Amino acid sequence: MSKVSGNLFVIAAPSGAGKSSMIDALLRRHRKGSMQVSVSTTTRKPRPGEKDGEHYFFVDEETFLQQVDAGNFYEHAKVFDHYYGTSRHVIEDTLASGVDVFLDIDWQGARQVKAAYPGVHTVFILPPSNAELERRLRIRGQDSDEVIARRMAKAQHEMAHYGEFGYIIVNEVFDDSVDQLEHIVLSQRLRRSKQQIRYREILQDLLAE
Ligand SMILES: Nc1ncnc2c1ncn2[C@@H]1O[C@H](COP(=O)(O)OP(=O)(O)OP(=O)(O)O)[C@@H](O)[C@H]1O
Ligand SMILES: Nc1nc2c(ncn2[C@@H]2O[C@H](COP(=O)(O)O)[C@@H](O)[C@H]2O)c(=O)[nH]1
Repeated sequence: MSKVSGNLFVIAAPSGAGKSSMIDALLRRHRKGSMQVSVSTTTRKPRPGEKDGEHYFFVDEETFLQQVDAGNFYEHAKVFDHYYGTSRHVIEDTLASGVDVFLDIDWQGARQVKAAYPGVHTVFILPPSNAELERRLRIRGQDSDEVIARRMAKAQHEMAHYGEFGYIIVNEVFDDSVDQLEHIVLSQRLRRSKQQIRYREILQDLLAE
């Protein structure tokens, strides 16, 4: 029988709510390669310290649109005036190898993934308050005042989509939020393994007759 495929998780939030930090912390707890975050392609310029191929694949707009035409993206969207997209083959190959995959994407991308992959698990991360969201964008220290103002202005619109997600986590105390995310991921993994064992038992019975 074929290997159990990995679970796909979409993690969305307004910019600065803490989703990338939470995913990083969860991956550090599970270093054995059982879960992985998908590296998106973007036309945004790298922030200080961001590495091509590690945080994003940084490309120009022409290259991005060629990749759209070639059907290379599982989903793509324009967020804050830049294009972002999730590589199709990475998702398909990684899930097929039994590894859980996280997509750190916006609500538009989440909608596309839900339509293409109904088995996806979707999680929305909320900040405890607007003031704390702005504080986090500032302490991250990687965006100009203008960029922060635009991200805050867009946050309301992003948060209005929370009802489209299967799980909500309010990221107040960081470690508690990572615990909640871990619980969601591990319980879905257990569920899938149990399902697979049950299928095996049924098939063994059926084929033995
Ligand atoms: N629970 C928390 N308490 C305090 N600070 C936090 C918490 N969670 C995250 N942060 C901090 O908030 C800042 C923004 O977090 P992060 O970059 O993970 O946000 P994000 O949602 O991934 O944003 P973007 O969508 O722009 O990539 C970081 O400096 C991070 O360390
Ligand atoms: N639809 C997609 N959204 C994406 C993707 N990669 C990142 N994002 C979202 O963009 C904003 C801004 O990210 P930043 O790194 O510039 O701060 C954030 O909400 C990300 O989740 C993607 O491939 N598709």
